[in-house]
Amino acid sequence: PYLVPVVILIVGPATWVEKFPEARGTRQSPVDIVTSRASSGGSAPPLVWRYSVNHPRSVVNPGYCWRVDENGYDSELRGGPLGSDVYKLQQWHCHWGSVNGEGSEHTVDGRAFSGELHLVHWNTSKYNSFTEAAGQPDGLAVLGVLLMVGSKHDELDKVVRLLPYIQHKGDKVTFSEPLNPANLLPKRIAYWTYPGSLTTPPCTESVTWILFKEPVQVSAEQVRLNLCYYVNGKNV
Ligand SMILES: NCCOCCOCCNC(=O)c1ccc(S(N)(=O)=O)cc1
Ligand SMILES: [Zn+2]
Repeated sequence: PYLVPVVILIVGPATWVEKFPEARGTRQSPVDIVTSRASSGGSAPPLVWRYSVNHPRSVVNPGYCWRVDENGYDSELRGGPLGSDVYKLQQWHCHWGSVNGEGSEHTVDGRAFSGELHLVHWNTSKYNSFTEAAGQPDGLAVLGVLLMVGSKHDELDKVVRLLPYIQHKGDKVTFSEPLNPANLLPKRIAYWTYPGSLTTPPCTESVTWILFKEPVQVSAEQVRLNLCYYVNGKNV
């Protein structure tokens, strides 16, 4: 009989539990949204947000995809599932796949999208810093926007066009072109919401997820640019 070489890869989410015990929890993200099992919104108050537009922002290559830091400038997210607390935008970033059409973290009825944008907010009513809030069950609220290939996204392009300048992990470029994060959200603001976690280590169960139902369109070129520069943080 011949020996079949069995190599078990010891990388990726399956091993995160070894280093990050929180990843073994009961409210881990991302999840597959089974639309038939979602309850109707009931009488939740409307979700409202306000972002500042004219302030310097920095785009960073954190080693996966890219991240835009809001540098503490004022903003507010409240209502919906957030009770009476007011949340503030800390940063926003994206997740793209290495193969087009498979980049999103959340899936809807088993379907993945080309990418997913996350706008990360923290509870300023209860906590004094993002880091503190990130460790609390009601500390963070992340708006998730599903991205699909279609027409070019002009607001997102203000970031995509800077990617050639942050090709290496740790690179950062600051820009002051006016940008309204509200323009990254879909027109129709129906959403699914559930209590979950950070989707990357330490996978802390501190996120109220708010995932918009309507995908937002980005051009194939914008996806290619992201794929070219950010395939899981590696420069290709
Ligand atoms: N155990 C104390 C709490 O520590 C958590 C701090 O984590 C800081 C680094 N990670 C993040 O800020 C972070 C933010 C958002 C997302 S995601 N993809 O879920 O939106 C994933 C990760
Ligand atoms: Zn994310």
